[in-house]
Amino acid sequence: MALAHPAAAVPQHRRPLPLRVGTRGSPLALWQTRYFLDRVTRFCPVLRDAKAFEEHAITTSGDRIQDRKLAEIGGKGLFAKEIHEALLDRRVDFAVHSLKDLETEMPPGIVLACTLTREDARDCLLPGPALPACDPADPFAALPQGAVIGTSSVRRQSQLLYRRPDLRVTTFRGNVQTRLRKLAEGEAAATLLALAGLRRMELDPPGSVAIDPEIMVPAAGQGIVGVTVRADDTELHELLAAIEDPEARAVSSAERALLAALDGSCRTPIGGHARLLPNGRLRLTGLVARADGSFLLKRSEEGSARDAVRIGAELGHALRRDSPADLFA
Ligand SMILES: NCc1[nH]cc(CCC(=O)O)c1CC(=O)O
Repeated sequence: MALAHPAAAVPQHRRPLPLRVGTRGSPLALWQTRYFLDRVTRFCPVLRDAKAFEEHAITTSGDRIQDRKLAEIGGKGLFAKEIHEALLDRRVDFAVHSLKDLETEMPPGIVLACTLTREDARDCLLPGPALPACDPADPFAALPQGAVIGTSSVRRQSQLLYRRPDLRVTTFRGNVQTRLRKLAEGEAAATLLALAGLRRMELDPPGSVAIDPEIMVPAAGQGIVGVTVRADDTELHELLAAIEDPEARAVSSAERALLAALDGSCRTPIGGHARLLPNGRLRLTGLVARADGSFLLKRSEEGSARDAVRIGAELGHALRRDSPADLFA
């Protein structure tokens, strides 16, 4: 790994406590916030006091609307809007996000100050109680002809239907626990979830398998926790630099640059997954598809990890150029 960790000096801390941290209120979001606080207190001993932080759970539009696909209601910005507002109104000092739910362009005055170490980026196939366990070598083989799969992600849906056009898809929303309950109650034969969320919730549903990222390209930023602050808040910037993971920054920069260059309507299934190779290089796979699986374009690009943004932008533009224009209308 060629990228050096920037945490040379332990940052000082000067401002009044507690620092207020904004988060969504779901069990996964709260877990991620505690994970972040654990990291930050290790690097900044002054903040180790239990009263140094105050959690502010914020309900977002994305949390309120539960019955429709994200793509129909306006996409990922919906999980962050109210949290950005709280930051800009100075009701919180920083905010913790699942990076994949964070739009690529931050609103004016807000910056993505820190990306934490990535959890496994892969998606996972979870069979319901009526199905046999999935085979890691051929995860979709366990799904009977015509089976109904629960997901609200056009990205997962398109890649599944591309390989198995016989399957049908039903909208599955809600937090991880809600979706597992729907699966247990037989609302679908199987579902797809991010492995990162399951791991963090210490869930290991029977028969579930992680899917090779070349078969099911994950979402840009999947498995990474990102922290935003006000752009002018140099003190918190400095503090967060100490817990930044340069590897997570490199891969997510490539993935998010890809996403930004594609600039799909949020209805366009887009995947992006980068990894670092041993020699300081970065390999990015990008995907564009039609939600019904009738079109799928996947391509990879490799280059120096220092050029992560350029690699992402170039691959994004190439995928866009070679896809049907109506996908980006
Ligand atoms: N859109 C919901 C969401 N946002 C982040 C995660 C999982 C954790 C992560 O990707 O970091 C999930 C659940 C899922 O997609 O299964």
